[in-house]
Parts: sequence; structure tokens; C-alpha cells
Amino acid sequence: MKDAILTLNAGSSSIKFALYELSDPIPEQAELTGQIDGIGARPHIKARDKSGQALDDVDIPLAGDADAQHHAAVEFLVQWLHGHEAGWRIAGVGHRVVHGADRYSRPLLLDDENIAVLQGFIPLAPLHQPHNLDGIAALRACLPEIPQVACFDTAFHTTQPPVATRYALPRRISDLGVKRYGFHGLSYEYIAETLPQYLDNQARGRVIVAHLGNGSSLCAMKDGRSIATTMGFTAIEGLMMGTRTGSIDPGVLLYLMEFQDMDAAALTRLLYKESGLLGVSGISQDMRTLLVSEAPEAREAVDLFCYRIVREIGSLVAALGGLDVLVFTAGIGEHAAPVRQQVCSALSWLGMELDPAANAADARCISLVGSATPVLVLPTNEEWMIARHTAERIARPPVS
Ligand SMILES: Nc1ncnc2c1ncn2[C@@H]1O[C@H](COP(=O)(O)OP(=O)(O)O)[C@@H](O)[C@H]1O
Ligand SMILES: CC(=O)OP(=O)(O)O
Ligand SMILES: [Mg+2]
Repeated sequence: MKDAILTLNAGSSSIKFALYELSDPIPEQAELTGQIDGIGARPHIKARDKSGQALDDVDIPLAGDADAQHHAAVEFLVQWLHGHEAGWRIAGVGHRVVHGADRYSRPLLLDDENIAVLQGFIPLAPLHQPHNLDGIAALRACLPEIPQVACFDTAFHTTQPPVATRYALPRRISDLGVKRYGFHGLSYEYIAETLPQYLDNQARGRVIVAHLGNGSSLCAMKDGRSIATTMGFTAIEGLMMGTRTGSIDPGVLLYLMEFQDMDAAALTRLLYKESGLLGVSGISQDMRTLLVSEAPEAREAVDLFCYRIVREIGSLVAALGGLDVLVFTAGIGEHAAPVRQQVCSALSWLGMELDPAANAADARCISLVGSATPVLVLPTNEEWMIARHTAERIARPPVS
């Protein structure tokens, strides 16, 4: 039997998982990968082995609302893994955990005490942290002797300067930890590490990475380190997303509370689950559905999604003092050519010129050779980052 690292990445609408051979270094290609997506709508499991052969590709009946389905999906996955891990001994489990706040900036070997601290961060990430902790609880229950490691989305952004993380609030509020943290850090870390393979000099320069998935954000990097990002205290701030508003005038919330009788629970639902592409289109949160829809509301939702990206890229270009490379990643960034085309054509003033054929083919470099600013599409690999951090963490004794 060979040793393996199991990774779990619970996003807002999906749970991604992978099994990696535990060797030094951990190979980028996993032995087994898969995901349960469509949680809250039509849950579906898809998994394949190293050779690309499908292990499963079916809808799975999960009852209840999105939260109940998320919980049921973790339980389903634990059972599913039991039936598919033959030949492997799981030596460690790595979990993506969205919020580490100021407390954790490195991968963390989990125990009862620090799990309780992570539970305290649920109000900071209500759409993610509970699912992350569900996964941890389920895996600890079925593999109680196996070390489990939390890898934080917030960690990559701890290099941001104070001016990028402070809100213009009184110090007594900032001192409570109300500041801009930023998320999708495992994805940005992977891109920062991978980019020099494609563009050596520019990769060390001023880079903007657009992580466009169900949750979406941008990260401005200098020399491969985060200097600013669009998400803030929570994963609502910044871009429009699948079901989240992105940045919104806080006056709207005051109005809704005072004059439309909405309480904190109703606002949480509105901001996290009923807005974004879903709210504006009234059709779907799924970019694939909107791109093929004839409905004007679908077009309006996609236009607003692109417009917000363009506006926020402008802001990050200002923070960077210019731009050397733009990278698209995550579900929409990697696959939605019309979105990339719309964003880049609005940014042509930055010297960006797309190659339409390369863009349509989701090629790695989608800009023309003469484009002053190269534009790349790089598939992210949060799972591999989690596996590597986990292997490294369990190989050395814990530090507090
Ligand atoms: N071929 C495609 N064309 C357009 N959008 C796509 C395609 N494949 C996936 N997407 C979009 O990617 C988004 C999900 O991205 P993903 O990074 O998997 O999200 P998350 O990890 O936040 O659950 C969905 O909006 C989905 O419609
Ligand atoms: C932080 C966040 O928005 O994550 P996801 O994109 O997985 O929903
Ligand atoms: Mg994701």
C-alpha cells in the first residue's frame, strides 16, 4: 500500500477532492480527482482517475436546502471515498479553510482547540467556513488517527501593506479585527508559482490575477506577492459573483434595514445567496446557462459582471502603478471566452490585444504576439497547493 494525501476544497457551491501520492515532491498530477458540484441546485458527482478514466458521473439525490445539501454531500463523499481508495493508505488530510483571520497565516495541524477557534470565524465567512468545518468534522470522525491540516485562503494576502487592508473606521472598530483580509489565496499562490514558467520577466513585475468562479476576486501582485485584492473582511466585497453582490453602497443596507424591515438574517441571505448573476438575471448563477440564454436579463447580468471586473482592474492597475500581465483563472476565467473577450476589449487602452482563435480555444496565452500587455489563461490548482502544504506540515512537528 502506498501513502497518500487526501485534499478537500469546499467552495460555496461545490466540494472538490483529490488524492495525491505522498512522495517528495508531491506530483502535480493527482491519482484521483473529483467534485460534487451543483450543491443547492442539482448535486452531481464527477470523478476520474489519473489516466482520465471516469470513476463516476451521476446526479446524486441530496435532500434539503443548500446548507443541508452541503452537509449531506460531505457524508456522501466520505462513503464514496471508502469505496475508491483501495491500494492507498491516507497519511494526511488537507482542508481548504477560507478564513484564518489574523490568527493563522500558515498551514495548521488541526486539534480540538484550534478547531474551536476556527468555529469562531464562521460569522466572517458564513457561506464557506461552516462547510469547511463540516468536512473537517466528517473526516476526523472517519479517520481519527490521521493528521488533518487547514490551509487558509487568507494566508497569501498577509503580505498586503497596511494601507491596503485598513478600512476608514475608528480605531476601536479596526482593533476588533475589522480589516480587509482577502481570499482565494491558495489559487493565487499556485498562479504566482506557475507564472514564471510562461513569462519569466513579467511574472516578477506587476500582475493582476482574475480568479473568476462562483466566488470571484482579483489579486494585484508584485514580485509574486499580494499587494492588494478585491475581497475584504468577508468574501462579499469586490466583484459581482454567482450569488453575491460584491461591493455595494452600505447606505443600501441601512435603507433596507430601516425602511424595508430586513434584519441581519435577511440581509445575509440577500448579500450572499440571492444576488449577483442569479439576482440580476433571475435565471441562474451559472455562467454557462447565462451565456447561452436569449433573455435580456441574462445579457444584463453578464454585462454587469464584466463591467465590475473592468472597473476593479482599473483600481488595481492604479495600486500597482501599471500592469505587465493579466491572468484569468477558475471556472469562468478558464472557460468563458466571451467574458474574457468583453473584459479585455474594454481594457484595450492598457495595450491588450486578444487573439480571438486562442481565446476561443482557452489557450494558455490568449493575447497577440505584439500585445503590450500579455493575457494568459492558467488553470488553477488549489488541490495541489493543499496537498503540498499538508505533506510539509505533517512532516514537521507543530509550532504554535
Ligand atoms: N465551459 C464553461 N463556460 C462558462 N462558464 C463555465 C464553464 N465551466 C464552468 N463555468 C463556470 O464556472 C463557475 C464555477 O467556477 P468554480 O471555480 O468551479 O467555482 P467554485 O470553486 O467557487 O465553486 C460557474 O459559474 C460555471 O458556470
Ligand atoms: C472565498 C470564495 O469566494 O470561495 P469560492 O470561490 O470557492 O466560493
Ligand atoms: Mg473555488
